[in-house]
Amino acid sequence: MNPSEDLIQKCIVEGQVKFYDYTRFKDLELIGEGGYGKVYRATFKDNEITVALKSFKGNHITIKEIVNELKLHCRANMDSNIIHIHGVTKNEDKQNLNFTHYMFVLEYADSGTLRSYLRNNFKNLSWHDKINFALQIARAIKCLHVEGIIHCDLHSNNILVHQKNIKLTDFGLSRRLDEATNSNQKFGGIIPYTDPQSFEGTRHGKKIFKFNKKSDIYSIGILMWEISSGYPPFKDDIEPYQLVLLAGEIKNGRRENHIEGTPPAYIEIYTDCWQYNPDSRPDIQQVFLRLKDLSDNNDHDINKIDQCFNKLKVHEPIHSK
Ligand SMILES: Nc1ncnc2c1ncn2[C@@H]1O[C@H](COP(=O)(O)OP(=O)(O)OP(=O)(O)O)[C@@H](O)[C@H]1O
Repeated sequence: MNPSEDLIQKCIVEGQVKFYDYTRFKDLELIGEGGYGKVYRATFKDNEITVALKSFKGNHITIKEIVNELKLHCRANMDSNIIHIHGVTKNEDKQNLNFTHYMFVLEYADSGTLRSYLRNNFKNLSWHDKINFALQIARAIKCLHVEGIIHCDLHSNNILVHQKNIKLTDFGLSRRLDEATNSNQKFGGIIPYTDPQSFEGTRHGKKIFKFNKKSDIYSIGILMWEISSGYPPFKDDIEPYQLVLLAGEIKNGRRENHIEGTPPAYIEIYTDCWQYNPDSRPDIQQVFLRLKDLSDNNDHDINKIDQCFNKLKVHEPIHSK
């Protein structure tokens, strides 16, 4: 057994994570591939439940990070807006004795990522649905922050949708793996969601910024805007050659334009979240309560906005404050 497997084995032995024999799964079908492995849809034979099996490739360092995140994921396993981790399994290829592959056994989300969901379903979403998505993201992050976990990598491809409900996934994992693998390409796509405080330079050769809870709040602001528009922020500016420029502009205050028809209270929440100064951003409890208030008490107003915009069916940008 190699040292990486040792670490995972230790988690299993210590009861931190449940182990499922690989033979208990059937009908594996590849459904996605991320920076560090493949994702399969599979059926758990015992009860015919559909699950997602997520494999990992990587060296000892990345496996160490995966084990840390595995422990974090197990700690935040109680919230219905966070993908549930059932445990781990191990695919042992009998033909190739060098090949052993641990996989996470995860709750399966049936509607893809939030980004693809918005792309395919935006026209049919009411403001009530959109506020509910934002509220569910806030609820998931609230659960992490209460546990002392910072996601650090919130964007619409790390959020899944299941039966019109938000399912947060990959918390903290991708960012740490990116650092370990030095992948700048993926970082490009997430620049618009990243706390612009992190774009500050280095002092005495050291990066002075540390991601913190307010960094997640910044990302929630951007995600709320994306939910209001149906498409990712600065989608035309994320070519590699534009990235440095874009990061500088965001640091200097550039933000997306508001979408016409967005409830003013919703705009107020996300503009507070995407403030440059972290002290001016609300904490997650405040974001959650403000969204809950909007969802609970403003049904009437929101319905009026929905009716009005369903007639017009326009989503033109208007200028930011
Ligand atoms: N629990 C799940 N249920 C359903 N589909 C999933 C699940 N987890 C991942 N997927 C699908 O697999 C794809 C790849 O997921 P994965 O988390 O490996 O990569 P990523 O988030 O795109 O990239 P990275 O992990 O490098 O940040 C996702 O885009 C999603 O479509």
